Amino acid sequence: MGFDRGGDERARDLLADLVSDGAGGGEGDPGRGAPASDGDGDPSRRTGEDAPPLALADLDFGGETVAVVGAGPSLSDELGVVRAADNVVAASDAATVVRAAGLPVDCMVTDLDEQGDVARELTAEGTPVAVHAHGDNRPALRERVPRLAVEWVLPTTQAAPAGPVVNTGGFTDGDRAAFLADHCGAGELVFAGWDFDDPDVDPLKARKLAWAERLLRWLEIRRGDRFAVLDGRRDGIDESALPV
Ligand SMILES: Nc1ncnc2c1ncn2[C@@H]1O[C@H](COP(=O)(O)OP(=O)(O)OP(=O)(O)O)[C@@H](O)[C@H]1O
Ligand SMILES: Nc1nc2c(c(=O)[nH]1)N=C(CO)CN2
Repeated sequence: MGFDRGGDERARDLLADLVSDGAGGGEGDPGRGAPASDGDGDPSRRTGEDAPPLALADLDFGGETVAVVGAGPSLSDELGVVRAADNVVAASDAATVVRAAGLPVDCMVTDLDEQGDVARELTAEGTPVAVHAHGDNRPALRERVPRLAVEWVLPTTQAAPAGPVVNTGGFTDGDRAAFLADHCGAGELVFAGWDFDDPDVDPLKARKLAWAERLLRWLEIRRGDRFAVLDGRRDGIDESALPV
């Protein structure tokens, strides 16, 4: 996409600072929420003003089915896929749609450009939110991270990991959600709310969606899997930039 690596690294370091300040803005219930949220064997770690952010070991999908939910227009018709899954990882605005349908979100993945306040609400309820730092969201990080309950924030980067900030792969919120679920022991990955050919997105978003599609193709190859969301599309995917 031509984004500047230095900007991504500065954003990563900013996010590391923000989650290490003991900011803990919310009122998370340390006993509820995430799969294996007490995966370090010490649930008390999730309490208190100076609680650390989440680490990857705190998230474990235990081989269960994970719905990776995008915010495309098809989502309202595909909520049955979400309902049937053991776990729901929602990308950005998809979290709002899932909750409005009365369905639980087990983890949200976001670069904090969503419309509402769902990231704050989720961390306040004790649900993990993977907050992504990149070169173009530093103002949003500064404004919004201090309002989150930091003990439910998993900080992520697309640069090299540093301190508490991890990189499990992916680019857009949606494909990063799939890579995170894969990294954290998901069994089957199912997809809802994915519209790669959405005519209503602007050209920048269309380019981002093309990368999301390529990266999901890479992930399915790595897993020895076939994601239904890519059926009928594989011949049109440019794999030349993928390390397969
Ligand atoms: N037609 C679509 N429009 C928007 N998002 C889609 C679409 N199809 C799939 N998605 C996935 O849903 C995710 C969440 O969508 P949303 O519109 O909330 O994106 P966003 O917050 O702008 O995401 P990003 O910052 O990653 O581009 C996207 O990151 C993308 O991976
Ligand atoms: N530097 C930079 N990185 C990103 C950006 C972006 O706009 N700028 N958008 C993303 C998904 O929307 C993911 N990563």
